[in-house]
Amino acid sequence: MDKKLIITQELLHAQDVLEKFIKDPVCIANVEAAADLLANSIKSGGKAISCGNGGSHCDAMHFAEELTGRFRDNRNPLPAVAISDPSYMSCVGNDYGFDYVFSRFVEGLATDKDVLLAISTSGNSKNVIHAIEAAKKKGAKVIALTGNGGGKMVGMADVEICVPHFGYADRVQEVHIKIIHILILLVEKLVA
Ligand SMILES: O=C(CO)[C@@H](O)[C@H](O)[C@H](O)[C@H](O)COP(=O)(O)O
Ligand SMILES: [Zn+2]
Repeated sequence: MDKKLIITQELLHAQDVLEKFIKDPVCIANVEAAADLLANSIKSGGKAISCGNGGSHCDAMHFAEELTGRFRDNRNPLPAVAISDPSYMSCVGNDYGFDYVFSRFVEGLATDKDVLLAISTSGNSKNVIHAIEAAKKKGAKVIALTGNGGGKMVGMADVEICVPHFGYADRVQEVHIKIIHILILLVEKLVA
């Protein structure tokens, strides 16, 4: 096994996907629209709710943590919560099914001032799709962060940010985390 070759190929492929995103004006405009949606929600007394599975669950937590906690500089905490409490997730997963672990939380906590950040690299995770449906029912706005063409989530969200890559989830997630950091940076500036 040529480890150096694998390392270089992986980095070059990641760079390629990122470059595709940077060069697509629709992708850039959608990030801008998502930042506006989040900032307007927070300015009107709303909050961000984030969710996703696996690596995207970590991304959802990362997003909420840096809004409520700290990103680059000191500032007031911003209202955000990731759907991730293990006791709650195990209860809803056990009693109602894993397809409803995010939607039930949205039904319970979302208001029409809120924004749901729904993260799915495939766009096909049923629990994320149900969360979007629940958010729309509550009158909340939805930002979908996807890849692989957006999957079944196409057309469901107010703003869709779709990483132009068809393939493994990790490559999509590598761009997602960059978008998440940029959203936090823009929201900080917009609500200041
Ligand atoms: O992080 C990774 C792969 O990079 C995995 O844990 C991945 O997130 C999981 O397979 C998820 O269940 C995939 O769900 P989704 O992104 O398609 O909604
Ligand atoms: Zn971070």
